[in-house]
Amino acid sequence: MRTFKHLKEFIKKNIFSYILGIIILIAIDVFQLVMPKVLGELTDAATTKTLTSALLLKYIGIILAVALGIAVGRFGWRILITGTSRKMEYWLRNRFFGHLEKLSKNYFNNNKTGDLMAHATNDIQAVRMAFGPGVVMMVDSIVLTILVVIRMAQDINIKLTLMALIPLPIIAIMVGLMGKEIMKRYKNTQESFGNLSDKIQENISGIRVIKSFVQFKSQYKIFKGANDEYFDKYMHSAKLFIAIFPLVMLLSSVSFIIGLGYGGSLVIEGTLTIGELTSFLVYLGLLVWPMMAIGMVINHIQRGTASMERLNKILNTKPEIIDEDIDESIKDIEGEIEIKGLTFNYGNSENPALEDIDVKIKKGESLAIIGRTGSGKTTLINLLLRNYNVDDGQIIIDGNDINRIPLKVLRENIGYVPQENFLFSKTIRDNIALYNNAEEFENIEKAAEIAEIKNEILGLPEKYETMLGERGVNLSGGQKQRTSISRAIVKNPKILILDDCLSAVDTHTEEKILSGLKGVMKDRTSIIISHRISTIKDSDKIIVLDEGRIIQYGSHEELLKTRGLYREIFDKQQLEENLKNAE
Ligand SMILES: Nc1ncnc2c1ncn2[C@@H]1O[C@H](COP(=O)(O)OP(=O)(O)OP(=O)(O)O)[C@@H](O)[C@H]1O
Repeated sequence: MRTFKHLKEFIKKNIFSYILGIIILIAIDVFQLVMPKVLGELTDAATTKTLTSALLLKYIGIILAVALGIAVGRFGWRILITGTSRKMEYWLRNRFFGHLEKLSKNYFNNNKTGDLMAHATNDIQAVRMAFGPGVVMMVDSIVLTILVVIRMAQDINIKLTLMALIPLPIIAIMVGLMGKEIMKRYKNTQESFGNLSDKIQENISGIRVIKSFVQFKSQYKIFKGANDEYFDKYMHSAKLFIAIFPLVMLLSSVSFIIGLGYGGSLVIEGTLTIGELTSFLVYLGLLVWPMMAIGMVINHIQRGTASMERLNKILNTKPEIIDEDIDESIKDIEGEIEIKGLTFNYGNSENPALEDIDVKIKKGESLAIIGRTGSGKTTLINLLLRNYNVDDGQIIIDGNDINRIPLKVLRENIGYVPQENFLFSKTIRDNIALYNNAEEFENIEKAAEIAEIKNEILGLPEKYETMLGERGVNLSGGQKQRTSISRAIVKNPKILILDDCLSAVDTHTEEKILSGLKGVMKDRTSIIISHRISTIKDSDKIIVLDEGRIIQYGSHEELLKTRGLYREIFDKQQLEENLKNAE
């Protein structure tokens, strides 16, 4: 039961629906027992010529009433048990998604999207099947088997009953043995389904690159490989659970043959009436369903358990970045940042991504970071956003260690424009007003104006209400960047971070955006990462990173005066500019 501990809360709330559903299910099973008895009596009355029209009408009435009762009852348990299992699926999916949202960036670095999607669909569905059809079949098959066997033994003949039931334990043992293997094979199937989902997700997201690099054939081959693997594993698993059904049917036919053979001989002997034999055979017929159901129950329960175990791996993962030892009294951020002796390693690389970083930014100052690719610029921002925990050293904001600031307060006060922007398939307005959906239109428009995207938005067919395609496919690279910038500006943050997010706009537009930002960021802290000197030259302070270390520090003018990487980059960019102008 530990496997299902994450469902405890749901089961507790819905236990009465299950109990009532099970009671109805049992009542139907009792009702079903009336049929063989009535048929037996009817046969005996017919063979002994005692059947009258009134008696016939009575039996027909009973059969009708029973059929009606069963129909109403089935409707009831379907609503109560199947309906509740659907609610469970809904509840579990919400819980699963809510948990995923809490997990850290690192978790998503190490787990594939497609695999997580497979958990959210197939595995959750398998758990629902265990708690819907699985429960129904289990209760139904156990109760009906017990009731029918008691009836057969009591009303008809114990010896005949025992003889006819010889195949039952064989079925139980067989199904039990197969169950374990089914679970093992099913887990493998689900793993390869995760891999397949991942390939689909990756190929659809990367379709533009696949097309431009003419990679259809090789990608198709990779996809086909994953699809083949899933198919083979599914078939391997299916062979087993499909085999259960005919095997159970075969063994139940053996029961029938024993019943007919031995029961027939008892009729010949005169120890059993034809009516009793008829009843007995109808009772045996009632046992076919539970026997079949046993196979399916095992299948549903094993699959549900295996899927829940897969889900548990995720649900039991503790979020790495949590509010621990925080100072609840911190409700806001002013924007003073101090980084002391900061060293950070991603854990899987030999050299640290950042080493011994010391920087201080006063409230309202602007800091620029420049450096070769891979020098640690984004890593520093990731740490400021607490996407990762600080290994060594300290980040202090307004005099408080970053770990003391509630995550919500920290992130609410930072406006971050990532290097790789991400737009949702919503309207432009909703994309800009992501932080506060109820943001006043005036502010949205102002932010778009500062980010130099307003005129282009007004040129779109539906203006701010234009729906964006997936990840904003219907916008240009520069438009996407500027929409992301508007999103950070409208948040009105105390700290604004632009991570190389002006690379796709021309220098003229860039200048306009930067001068617009100056007004907004007056008295607020800003950090700009860029490879272009033109973007950062007006910043109060500039740090030059190289292989995770600060190698130069100062203002643009100060840095130009000294020989070093900054000057090198500047000279190179000047030369490029001059060459461009000369063309
Ligand atoms: N999730 C990660 N896991 C392991 N190593 C990483 C991860 N992210 C970045 N790195 C490594 O850390 C180093 C610094 O990366 P970072 O992204 O901070 O560089 P950057 O200066 O922002 O580069 P760029 O200018 O290309 O954006 C690089 O060597 C990179 O390979």
